[in-house]
Amino acid sequence: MGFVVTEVQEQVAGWGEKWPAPAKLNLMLRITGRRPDGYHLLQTVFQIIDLCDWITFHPVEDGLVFLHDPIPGVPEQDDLTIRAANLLKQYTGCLLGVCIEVEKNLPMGGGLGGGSSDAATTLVVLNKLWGLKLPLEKLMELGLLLGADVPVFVYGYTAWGEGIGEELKPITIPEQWVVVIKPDCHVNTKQIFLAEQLTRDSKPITMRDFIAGDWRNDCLPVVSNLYKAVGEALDALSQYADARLTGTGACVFAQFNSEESAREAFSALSPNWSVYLARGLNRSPLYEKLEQGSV
Ligand SMILES: C[C@](O)(CO)[C@H](O)COP(=O)(O)OP(=O)(O)OC[C@H]1O[C@@H](n2ccc(N)nc2=O)[C@H](O)[C@@H]1O
Ligand SMILES: Nc1ncnc2c1ncn2[C@@H]1O[C@H](COP(=O)(O)OP(=O)(O)OP(=O)(O)O)[C@@H](O)[C@H]1O
Repeated sequence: MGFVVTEVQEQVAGWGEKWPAPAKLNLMLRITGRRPDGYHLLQTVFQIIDLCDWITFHPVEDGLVFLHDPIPGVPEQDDLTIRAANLLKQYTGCLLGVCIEVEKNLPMGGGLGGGSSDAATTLVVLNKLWGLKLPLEKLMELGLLLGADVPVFVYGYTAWGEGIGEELKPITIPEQWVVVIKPDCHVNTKQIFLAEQLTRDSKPITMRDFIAGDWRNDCLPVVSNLYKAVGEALDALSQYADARLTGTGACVFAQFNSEESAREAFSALSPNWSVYLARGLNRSPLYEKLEQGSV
């Protein structure tokens, strides 16, 4: 295998460092139509949160792209980090390689966008490490080929999203504490978008409507009907604050005004649920690290 890392290579800034791939929450999600190719047009608020996977890029001495440890159940060539690295090579003709090590903390099939964020961090960081100099817009365009949730993570701001999630406007909203429950089920995004009963004709709303509390997620009725655990998690979290579904689930979340009240709910729910305590962020920690200037 090509995993021959010299100490000198690891010392070059950025290689061998841990790069964050943060999760997102959809603070609201309305489906307003459908494109001829079947993809749904939506309105959403993507809020980046400080729960992260961590990705390390190791230099290799040939042009191979491979994982340090494949994720159980995900074939290596389907892993979104590998697909992102190969897409960059294909688009630019770059002959360099990389060994990608992912510390996976974000649940899969949770609606937190973990795989998409892993892909985005790979695009953004390898663009630097391989010296490709692609502009942000091109990276977002390449990201969209990998999934509708990838562009927002490349963009790096909490954002109002339209189109299929790729038309983004940065927004600044309170960086509230959040408690997230991951019910014991994996929701298949495609299955939800294919459901006959899914609402597909919601009237578009404005940012003002959202701020006034229009937080509906059009996927919720279909998801809670198919996955009983999601409804149970919503009931459990609703004892502490208004609980919502992120994306197509399975995760549900609630926002809190203080760390203390969030911790209280987190502690009370922990014995019975898989729970995360997190904080909303207006800027992605990936860019906070990049802007510190190590690469
Ligand atoms: C539900 C959200 O997470 C909200 O942020 C996203 O819209 C889903 O983004 P994603 O997981 O990156 O989705 P993709 O991997 O692009 O698509 C998975 C499947 O969901 C469906 N899909 C996805 C996004 C979208 N706007 N319309 C769709 O109909 C497509 O059938 C696709 O086959
Ligand atoms: N690096 C990766 N991390 C997680 N999942 C991956 C990765 N690469 C490929 N996948 C595949 O993508 C699927 C969706 O994973 P992901 O963690 O993005 O779910 P999600 O949070 O529900 O996504 P979304 O909110 O974008 O619908 C997984 O079930 C897995 O098969």
